[in-house]
Amino acid sequence: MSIQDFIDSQVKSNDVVVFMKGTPQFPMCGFSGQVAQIFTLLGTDYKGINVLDSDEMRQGIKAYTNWPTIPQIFVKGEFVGGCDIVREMYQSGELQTLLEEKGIPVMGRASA
Ligand SMILES: N[C@@H](CCC(=O)N[C@@H](CS)C(=O)NCC(=O)O)C(=O)O
Ligand code: FES
Repeated sequence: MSIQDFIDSQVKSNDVVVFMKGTPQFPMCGFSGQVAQIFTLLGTDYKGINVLDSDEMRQGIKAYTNWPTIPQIFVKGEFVGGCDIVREMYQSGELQTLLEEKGIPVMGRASA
C-alpha cells in the first residue's frame, strides 16, 4: 500500500483523525498540543497519527492535502484544517456544530 493509500484509508475509517507531532497523550509541539487539548475538552475521541515516527508520513500528509504544516485534522474523511483553523472553530462553536452534524459525540451537548 502506498503512503497516500494508507493516509486515505486512515481518514476514511476513523471519525476524527489528527496527524500530529507526538501522540495524543504526549504532543511534541505546541500546535499539536493545542489540538489535543481542544479534543480533550470536547471529550471527543480521535485517532492520533504521529508524523515524527515516519518522515514518509510527515511529507506524505502534506502532499495528500496540499497543506504545508502539521497538525492536520480530518472529520469523517474531510480535511478541516490545522491548529489555527480548528482553534478558531472551537472558540466560535463551529467545531462543536460540525462534529454534531456528523454524529460525533461532544461533551455537554446532546447528540442529534
Ligand atoms: N499555523 C499552523 C501552525 C502549525 C505549524 O506551523 N507547523 C509547522 C511546525 S510544527 C510544520 O508543520 N512545519 C512543517 C514540518 O514540520 O514538516 C497551523 O495553524 O496549524
Ligand atoms: S515542532 Fe517546532 S513548532 Fe512544531
